[in-house]
Amino acid sequence: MSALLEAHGLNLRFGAVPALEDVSIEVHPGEVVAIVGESGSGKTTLLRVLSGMMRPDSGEVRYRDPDGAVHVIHAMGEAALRQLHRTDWGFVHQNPRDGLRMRVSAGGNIGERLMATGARHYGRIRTEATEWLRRVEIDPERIDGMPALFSGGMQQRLQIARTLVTRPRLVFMDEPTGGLDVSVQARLLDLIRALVADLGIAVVIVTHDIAAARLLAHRLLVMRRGQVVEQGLTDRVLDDPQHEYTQLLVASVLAA
Ligand SMILES: Nc1ncnc2c1ncn2[C@@H]1O[C@H](COP(=O)(O)OP(=O)(O)OP(=O)(O)O)[C@@H](O)[C@H]1O
Repeated sequence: MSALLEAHGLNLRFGAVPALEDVSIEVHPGEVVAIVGESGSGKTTLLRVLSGMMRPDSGEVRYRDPDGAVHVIHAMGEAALRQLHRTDWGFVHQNPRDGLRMRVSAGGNIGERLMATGARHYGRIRTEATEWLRRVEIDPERIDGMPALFSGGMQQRLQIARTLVTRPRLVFMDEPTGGLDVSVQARLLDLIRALVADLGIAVVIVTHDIAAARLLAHRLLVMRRGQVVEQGLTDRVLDDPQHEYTQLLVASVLAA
């Protein structure tokens, strides 16, 4: 297996609703893959299954660790999966409150994740937290401030700093700019793009924003009613969509 993450034949139903139907995906090191599609098409469900947060009815997700060992995600114990999420992996939630500890300071949020990967030296942790606040354009003077007092955009940038500080190999992002003002979204997208490229992180990002997908992703996966109807290089899919649904999706963005 040369991919970092590989899923084959994923199926998952919620009662009569097929949320995932025979979905397969590969993510290579340093690659940004966007999952796009209309509301209810199964994007979030796919992200949750890939990240081990939800179990599929059938199909398999495999991850290759830095030593080359391959792990079947849904066969891993809870502790091992939690450890993976704390170290090699990251998850950026749409709502920063789901990814931050709101009663812990901004610096503490970043430091906590560093400590999970073995950092112990207080001075070095604080220096690194300061550096990361700067990288995500938060005034380092706010290091002891509580995230609850930050704006939505700042909270999201803090969540990104907390996630990326350990330089994970793979980050899952669920509509990271959703719920923010358009001007704030653009700035955040630029920041994510720069950080991800700089660190060479692989990303699986869910978005219904085609412009965001074009800006960030190397590859696109278009979902409709639980199925992947088209996938390929971002420019190819958006400039020359093959599936009727993708054509509609692209046309609706151009018309907006
Ligand atoms: N826990 C659940 N119980 C029952 N049905 C669910 C559950 N989670 C998702 N669904 C259904 O599965 C389908 C896929 O949902 P999912 O949230 O993955 O879509 P999505 O593409 O992420 O949508 P959105 O862009 O609105 O977040 C939808 O029909 C949804 O109603």
